[in-house]
Amino acid sequence: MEVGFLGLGIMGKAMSMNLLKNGFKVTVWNRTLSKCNELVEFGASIGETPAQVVKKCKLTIAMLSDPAAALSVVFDKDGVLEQTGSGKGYIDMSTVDPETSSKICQAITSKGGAFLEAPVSGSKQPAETGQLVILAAGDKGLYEESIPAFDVLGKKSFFLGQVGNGAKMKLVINMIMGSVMNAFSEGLVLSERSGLNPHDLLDVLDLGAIANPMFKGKGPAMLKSNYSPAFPLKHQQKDMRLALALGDENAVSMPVAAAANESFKKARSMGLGDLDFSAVHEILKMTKD
Ligand SMILES: NC(=O)C1=CN([C@@H]2O[C@H](COP(=O)(O)OP(=O)(O)OC[C@H]3O[C@@H](n4cnc5c(N)ncnc54)[C@H](OP(=O)(O)O)[C@@H]3O)[C@@H](O)[C@H]2O)C=CC1
Ligand SMILES: O=CCCC(=O)O
Repeated sequence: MEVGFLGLGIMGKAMSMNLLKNGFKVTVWNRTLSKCNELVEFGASIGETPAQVVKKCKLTIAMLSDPAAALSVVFDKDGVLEQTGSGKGYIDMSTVDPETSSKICQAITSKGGAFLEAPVSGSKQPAETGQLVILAAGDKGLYEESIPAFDVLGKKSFFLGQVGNGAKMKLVINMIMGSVMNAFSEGLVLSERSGLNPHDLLDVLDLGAIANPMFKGKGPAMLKSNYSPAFPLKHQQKDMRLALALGDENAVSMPVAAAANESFKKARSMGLGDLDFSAVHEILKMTKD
């Protein structure tokens, strides 16, 4: 099966590599074209523009930073829209808001193409090992056709109905994750400042009701101020912002998420946006009596 892949950042690189290793023919494009070279060494072809990739491939996947990037790749000159049409499927796996997804869906389907949004839960390592959780919504036929690719990329796929539901599910999950990261960081600071060994806190947490892979995976690195990016903080803050907008639209009060968003914004303003989202710990460590 020939698949196009647009966007070779942390996630897109790992996902397209996985498709190649599992026997898919992959044609890649990235805004910074030089990032395609590593994939070429593993057998990928390069498309010079998103339009060229769509022209060549029946199925094209995108994994882009944010709503602006997702829209630009579809609507700008040499974009997806120029070559989409009957028999072409487009799957946007980026984390965006439901409005962005709907706008893209409307444009693609009005030209006869099929559209699926399919954001993912899981980060760099699950992307490398094909253990993502895929949150798809939109064209059911395209979903079914894409299952061989989803089976390589993820450990489980959900079909959530109409376009927008995948985006909403992803934003709710990341809103919870960002809030929990802030509470976790506060706990680490509180344990240390009150005279406990924070490593003991990690051991105790890991045995109790709130044990989870995020505390276990990121806790030891946070205690060493190691924030090598798996999920960049700027993207987590984008997701908090989009989730808070969803809360506004639905009149849901979210004071915890709003406070967490403030910490992520502060971290971004201090230049920590390209580090892992756990770098919000640096902000919470700064709080004094
Ligand atoms: N990292 C993670 O753990 C996870 C991330 N996500 C989501 O997946 C998406 C990608 O994340 P990730 O790979 O970490 O992000 P990166 O920042 O590593 O990569 C972003 C990608 O988007 C491209 N891009 C940015 N702006 C534009 C633009 N205007 N036009 C075209 N391309 C653009 C970048 O191109 P260039 O190389 O030229 O800058 C790059 O390929 C995001 O929506 C994120 O929220 C979802 C689950 C987990
Ligand atoms: O959107 C990013 C999710 C990161 C994760 O699930 O660990």
